[in-house]
Amino acid sequence: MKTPELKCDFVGGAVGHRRRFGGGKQQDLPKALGFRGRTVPVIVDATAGLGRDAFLLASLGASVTMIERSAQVHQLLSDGMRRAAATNGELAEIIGRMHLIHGDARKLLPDLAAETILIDPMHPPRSKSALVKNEMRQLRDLVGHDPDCAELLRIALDTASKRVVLKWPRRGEPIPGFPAPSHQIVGKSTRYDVFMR
Ligand SMILES: C[S@@+](CC[C@H](N)C(=O)[O-])C[C@H]1O[C@@H](n2cnc3c(N)ncnc32)[C@H](O)[C@@H]1O
Repeated sequence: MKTPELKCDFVGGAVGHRRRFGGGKQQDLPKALGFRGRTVPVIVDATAGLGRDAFLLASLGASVTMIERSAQVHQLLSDGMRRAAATNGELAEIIGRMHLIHGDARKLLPDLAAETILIDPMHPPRSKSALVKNEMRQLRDLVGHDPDCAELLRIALDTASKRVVLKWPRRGEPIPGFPAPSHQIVGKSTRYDVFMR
């Protein structure tokens, strides 16, 4: 079977389904980022990728500045945002809360005065690599691994005024050289390490 082309789709598929039926603010990602009652965080997503996390957060009302350094991924994301915004008013409103920047977050974060930063680097290779979802494998083929993620975490911790959230494999070793997170939210395959500032 031919592998489907990598694309960014906020209208149908898993992302659209998650927006409609995913459990809203009770999901691990918004909880980790500090959605509580009527509190809606202002977020910088330092590793935008295909924008799924940012889209979920924006659909819950957050303003999300997204940074992506790969020119190809940035283009896919920008096309996906344009298509979604043209689909209907509801999606246009969500996309209106997403602000995409092309560049390296390590360079850009110090000038952004971010409150809350999300970091979701390409995760280290797993032994059970067949389990890695097709889409993630395609993304990894495009951008490789993110061996500089410790430097990104260090800069995020130095610049965020409220919190930094590291999205990491549930059983992944902590990135060496950092203090323990303030708390963790542990899901089926993913955990969120939350560093309060
Ligand atoms: C695992 S993906 C993120 C997936 C994303 N959370 C989503 O929901 O679609 C990691 C992405 O971060 C990007 N990235 C990694 N380090 C970066 C950096 N320092 N600055 C900007 N983008 C970065 C990679 O190019 C890759 O596209």
